[in-house]
Amino acid sequence: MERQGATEHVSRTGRVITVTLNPAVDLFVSVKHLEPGTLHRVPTPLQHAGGKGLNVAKMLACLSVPTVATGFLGGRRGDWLHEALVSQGVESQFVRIANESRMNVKVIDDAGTLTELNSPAPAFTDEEWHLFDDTLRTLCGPNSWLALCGNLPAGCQSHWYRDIISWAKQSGIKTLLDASGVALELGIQACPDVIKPNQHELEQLTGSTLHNHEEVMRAAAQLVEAGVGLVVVSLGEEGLAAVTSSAALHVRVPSVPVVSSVGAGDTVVAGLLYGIFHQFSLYDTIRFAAAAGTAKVQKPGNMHPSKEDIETCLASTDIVDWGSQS
Ligand SMILES: Nc1ncnc2c1ncn2[C@@H]1O[C@H](COP(=O)(O)OP(=O)(O)OP(=O)(O)O)[C@@H](O)[C@H]1O
Ligand SMILES: O=P(O)(O)OC[C@@]1(O)O[C@H](CO)[C@@H](O)[C@@H]1O
Repeated sequence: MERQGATEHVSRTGRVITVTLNPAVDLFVSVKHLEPGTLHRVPTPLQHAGGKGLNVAKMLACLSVPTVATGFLGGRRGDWLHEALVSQGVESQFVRIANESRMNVKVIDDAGTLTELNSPAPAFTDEEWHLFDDTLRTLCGPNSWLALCGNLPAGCQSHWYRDIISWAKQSGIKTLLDASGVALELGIQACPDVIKPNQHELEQLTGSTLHNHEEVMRAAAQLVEAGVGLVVVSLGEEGLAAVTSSAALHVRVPSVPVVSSVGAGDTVVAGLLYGIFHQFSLYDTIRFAAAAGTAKVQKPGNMHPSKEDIETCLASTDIVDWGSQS
């Protein structure tokens, strides 16, 4: 089969703008075994900058892709998140809000079981929202890629992703949407260039349980028919599936010890944008993205892998070609 680019007509010069409306200080706590109702004395927790778009931005900066991160930050935690991003080479252009950014607690036990305690978004005012909306539109130039990551917080209209994707299309800006539920459903109506649901999110979207890879491919193909350019479904240890109007591919990944899966999907998103930025073929883009996810799960907290870690995993990935699903 002829190899196509991951997406068409992308200039190498564009930068990536990641949107995270609800960033978080992620606190990782290790326990031998989590026993509700008892005292746990734990090793010093790890504290990492988190929130889906922040994780994407950190990985991209490590891969030397010019990246700007925007969204809302507030209070002391907001200051800390800004500093963490800057120190990792991300241009941080967040709108400051009066309320404190959240903290999410992740508990991982010795068996690798993850328990997540994620807080709601701090409230923001209409004025803060308008400032953000203006900032975002100013940051996006022609040929840039807009990565819309995570769910929409309370106070934000559920069709905002749809509206901003429509605006981006008219402005020559490419879009990647990584969300779930209604935000994803409505966002898809504006036909983003790329979406990256996991299997559960795809099942929610289609309203049906997907029992095997064939059903995943078919469900992804329906979204392509509805107007999405590239649908990448992350499948955990089973790698990922990627469907366009002319290709249906499954990337298989090696079996590895999982230290922390937090941010694995975000690392896949960063891997996709890396391939697109360098105008890799679709094959190479999705292989790199899958390898990035697999390299990530071997890192603690939501620490991203290095390019070398990804390249090590890349050597053990392979692709199964399902042929066109259309
Ligand atoms: N157990 C595993 N072994 C090897 N690779 C894995 C494993 N789990 C995840 N991965 C890699 O990470 C990628 C993303 O994982 P997953 O499908 O769990 O993402 P996700 O559900 O979107 O993650 P999250 O929302 O937690 O960030 C997979 O496509 C795969 O490449
Ligand atoms: O509460 P949300 O917005 O759904 O998810 C937030 C979050 O769990 O997602 C990232 C991993 O993808 C973490 O860094 C962060 O804490």
